[in-house]
Amino acid sequence: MAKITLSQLRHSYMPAPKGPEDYALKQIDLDWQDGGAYALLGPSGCGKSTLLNIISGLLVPSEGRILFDGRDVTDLPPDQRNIAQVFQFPVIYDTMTVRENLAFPLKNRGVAPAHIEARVAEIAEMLEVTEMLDQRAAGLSPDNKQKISMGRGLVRDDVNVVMFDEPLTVIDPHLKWKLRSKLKELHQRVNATMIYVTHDQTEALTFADQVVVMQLGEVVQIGTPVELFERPAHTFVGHFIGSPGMNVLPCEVRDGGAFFMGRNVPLEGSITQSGTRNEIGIRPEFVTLSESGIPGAVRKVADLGHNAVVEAVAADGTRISAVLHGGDLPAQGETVHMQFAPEQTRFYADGWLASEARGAA
Ligand SMILES: Nc1ncnc2c1ncn2[C@@H]1O[C@H](COP(=O)(O)OP(=O)(O)OP(=O)(O)O)[C@@H](O)[C@H]1O
Repeated sequence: MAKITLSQLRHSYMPAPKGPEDYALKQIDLDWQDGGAYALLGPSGCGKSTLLNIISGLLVPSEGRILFDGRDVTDLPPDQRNIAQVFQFPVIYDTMTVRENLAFPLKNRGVAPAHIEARVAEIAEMLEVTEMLDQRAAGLSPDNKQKISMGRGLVRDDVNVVMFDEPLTVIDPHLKWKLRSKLKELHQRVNATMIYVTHDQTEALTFADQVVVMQLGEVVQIGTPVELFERPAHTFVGHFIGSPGMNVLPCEVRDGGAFFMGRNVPLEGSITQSGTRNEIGIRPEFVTLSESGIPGAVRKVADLGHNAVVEAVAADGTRISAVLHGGDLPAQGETVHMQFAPEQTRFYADGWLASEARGAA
C-alpha cells in the first residue's frame, strides 16, 4: 500500500481553458495516507470521477503531479499503477465459479497456487461467501455478484490503493447497510489504503475515517465525520451533510457581532473576518423552541417517532429547522420562538467558516 499525493492538480476537458470555470478540477493538493479509509463525497458533476480517473491513470491531468510514496506516476498508464478498482456494476466472469473469479487477479500475476488458495479462502470468509465458492457466478443475486466484485478488488495484497466507485448503486436498499458495514470491517482487517467515491453521505460517513468533500471541482473540507458535522468549513458542507442540513441565516456584522433581522445572535467565538456575504450557521440539532428567541411561523412538522423536525419561516423568509426530542409539538401556522446554542453557532464569510472555536486562543 502507498501514500498517494496529489500536488497542484488541475484538469480541464477543454483544449484551451481560460478561467477557473473551464476546469473540472480547479486546484487539488491532497495526501491520502497509507492504510487510510477515505471517502470522496460530493454531488453529481463535482469532479469525483475525474479525480478517480486521474489517480487510476485513465486520465492525464492538465496540470500537476501524482505521487505514490513519493514516486511520480503522473505519466504511467493504469496497468503500471498497481491499483484495484470496484465499479458501480459487478465486474465478474459469469462462466467462472466464485472461487475462480476471486483467484483470477492473483493467477493473472503468477502468484503461487498455495498462496492463491489461502488468500481466496481468507477473502471469502471475510465476505461471508465461503459456501458459494464452487457456484457459478452467473446464478448469483446482484448483491452477491457485487460482493464478489469487491472480493476481486481486495484479494491482491500488493496494490497501492483499492478504489470503490459508487459500489452500492445496484444493491437493494435493505441490503445496503449490510454491505456498508461489511466494507468498513474489511478495511479494518485488510488495512489497505481505500478510496470510496459516493454522493451518498450515509455511505461516506459509515465507511470513512476521513471524508473529502468536493464541490464544483474543489475540495471544500477534509475531516472526520464528527468534524464535518460539528464544524463545517463551508456552508456547502453544512447543507450537504446532515438531515436536515445546517440552517444558514443571512446576517449583518456590527460591533464585532452577528445580527439576524436586527437581533444579535451570540456566536461560538469572535468573528475572524467578514465578507460580502455574511451568514450564521446552526445545525437543527442545536435549535430549541422557547418563550423567547427568533420568531418564525411553523411551516412543516415531521414527527419521526424518536424525534421531530419542525421547520419555521422567519419574517424575512429564511427557513429555520429544529430537531426536537420529546415535548409538545407546535401546530402548522403557529408562531414559535427559536434559541440557538451559542457554542454551536458559527459564522460564515462568503461561505467559509470565520468564527473562532470556543476556547480557541
Ligand atoms: N469526458 C468529458 N468531457 C467533457 N467534460 C466532462 C467529461 N467528463 C466530465 N466532464 C465534466 O467535468 C465535470 C466533473 O465531472 P465528473 O464526472 O468528474 O463529476 P462526478 O462528481 O464524478 O459526477 P457523477 O457523480 O455524476 O459521475 C462536470 O462538469 C462534467 O460535465
